[in-house]
Amino acid sequence: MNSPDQNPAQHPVLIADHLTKTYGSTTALGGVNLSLYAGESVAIMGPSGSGKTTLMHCLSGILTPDAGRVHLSLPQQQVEITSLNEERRAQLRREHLGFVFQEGLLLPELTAQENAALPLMLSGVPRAAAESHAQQWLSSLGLDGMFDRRLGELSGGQAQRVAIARAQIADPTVVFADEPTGALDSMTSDAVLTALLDSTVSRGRTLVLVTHDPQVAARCSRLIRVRDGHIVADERTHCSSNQEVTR
Ligand SMILES: Nc1ncnc2c1ncn2[C@@H]1O[C@H](COP(=O)(O)OP(=O)(O)OP(=O)(O)O)[C@@H](O)[C@H]1O
Repeated sequence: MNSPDQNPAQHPVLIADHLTKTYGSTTALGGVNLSLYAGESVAIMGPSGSGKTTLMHCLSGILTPDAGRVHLSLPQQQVEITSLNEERRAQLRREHLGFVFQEGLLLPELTAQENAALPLMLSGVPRAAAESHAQQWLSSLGLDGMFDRRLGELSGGQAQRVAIARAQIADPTVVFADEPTGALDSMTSDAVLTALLDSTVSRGRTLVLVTHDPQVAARCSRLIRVRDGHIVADERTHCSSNQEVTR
């Protein structure tokens, strides 16, 4: 399958070439081709067990596919993620990719600012500089006054904003989110999604999110439907300036 029409001057940020992944007799991914572009928000939807998470994990280097390649275009370098060993993939994820999961996965013993600063500190940035940067992100996400709170002292929506700050702090090229609003009520979900979109696509970055929620998908610029390990639809939504799909 080809990608939807895109400005020909724009190069893809992430290219998946014939990704295949099987578990025993289960084909989780059956040869997926996909190109993602800067400034896109891409919702991946599909029935339970259709391969959404496997696709996202292969795109982000969490999982290695059995066959196929994933190519990431960074500002200063081109990387074939699938050719890297586990250590290099972990480094790549830390430095160039962001992750937001349904439950945030904050470390409960750390404060909001320590959680948000963690990726920079793991990459060797001194603590004071990392925490100062974390404070800027937390402020921009509406968390002034909450820098020293721990997970138990934050609401679900606030905790997800800390998770967004942590995902964004290293200025990743692509942010991956797995049901980022799945545990939130609809108003909080809407606000967190706005924060996620503002902090990614509004800055020319790419957001890829797995969701079961049509309202969440409707706010993304592109909707990819997966079934039985294959992409069965790939379309621009009304949130996109482009409308169509070419396959
Ligand atoms: N570690 C694993 N071992 C065995 N089978 C697996 C494993 N991970 C995924 N699968 C299988 O691969 C298929 C795709 O799984 P995946 O988690 O990607 O689906 P999904 O669309 O994300 O599902 P859900 O919406 O329920 O999270 C499913 O049939 C699943 O049972």
